Amino acid sequence: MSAQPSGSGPVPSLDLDPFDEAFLADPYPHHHALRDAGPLLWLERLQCYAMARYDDVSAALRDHQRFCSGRGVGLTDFAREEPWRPPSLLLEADPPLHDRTRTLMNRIVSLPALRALRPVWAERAGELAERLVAMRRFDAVRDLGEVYPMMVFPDTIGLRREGREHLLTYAGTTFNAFGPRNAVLARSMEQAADAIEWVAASCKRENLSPGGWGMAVYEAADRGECTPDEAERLVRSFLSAGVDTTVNGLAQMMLAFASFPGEWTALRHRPALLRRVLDESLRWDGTVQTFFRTAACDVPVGDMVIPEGSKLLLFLAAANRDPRKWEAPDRFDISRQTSGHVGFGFGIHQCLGQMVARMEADLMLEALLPRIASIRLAGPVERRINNTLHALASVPVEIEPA
Ligand SMILES: CCOc1cccc(C(=O)O)c1
Repeated sequence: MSAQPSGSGPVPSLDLDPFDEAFLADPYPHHHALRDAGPLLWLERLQCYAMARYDDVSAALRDHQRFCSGRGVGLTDFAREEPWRPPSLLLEADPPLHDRTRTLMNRIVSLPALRALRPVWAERAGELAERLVAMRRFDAVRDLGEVYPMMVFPDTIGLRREGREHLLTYAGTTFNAFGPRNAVLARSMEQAADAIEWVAASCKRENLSPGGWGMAVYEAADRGECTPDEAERLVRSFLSAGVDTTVNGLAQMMLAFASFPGEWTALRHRPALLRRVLDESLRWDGTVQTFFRTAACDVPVGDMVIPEGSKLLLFLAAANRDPRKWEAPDRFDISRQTSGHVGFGFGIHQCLGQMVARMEADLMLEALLPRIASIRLAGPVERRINNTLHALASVPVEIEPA
């Protein structure tokens, strides 16, 4: 095993593998050692640097010049190895390209666009809430997390109806691909061939409905804001980031309430707190746990240096439970001031779809809150192992109707 690059100074070296399946299943106990080891760490097994404290992670996310995304936001350095798919023009792009593509997408995923969708999304949430309350016992993954986003998002993009089940498989593979070439990624890639093909075809103009966000990207291309090829790849971003994240985000939010039943009671007494719930849920247990950056130059950190070209693993979820930043960080507390959490990232790459995610969560909560007096866990929680997502396979809950 080669030692860390010389000249980086006294960087503490850790032997742990954050993509080991036991770590991925339950990362939080391991985060203490990562945060306590110092502001900058060397992970011997991955041959990369790492940060886990809030101040260092948030600063690195804001510093997109020195910690760039264009060389990939996974372990693969695009300057040295071919990416598994053409890089994202948002997530894996730096300014000035990123400025143009993000401006284009911000105009589509806009507040007026969300306001126009709200009545239909609210109606779908009400229909689903009725069904869930009547069931008394349901699975927050299979009956809620994997259902509600699929009732609203694919139609908003304008996707064809047949084959939509491929969306979850594809997104899971995308997030696995940010990690190392381990067994988790190999398994995912084996199962993804059909999904990769379906997504590629679904991003083509002829397979997108007029009026959807996908077609809106091609209309931007007609106005010269991007090329048709770029439009196809930007539509792919919607499908990569817009499903698996909200599926797990919603399920995780229900798991948070089932784990802290008093918070549901608190929300019923103070419904105004509803609009903070998703943010606190993502702070407490982030759907997206980590992302990499690449040092675009030698970056000094205290008396240490991250040499140019090094990969830096940012533990977003560890930063969101850093006791140096958060009071009682392990508590899910809906009255907490959550501003500054890095569950949606930070800086120029902060999540394009965060208002979409918040609207999905708000509408589901508005539909469930008056109908449910209490929520409790009704069986074991099952996780879906992923290199980047803290994903869920099953969260059985029992509710007491209001
Ligand atoms: C939540 C991070 O956002 C992502 C994740 C995966 C792919 C993409 C993309 O832009 O293709 C974006």
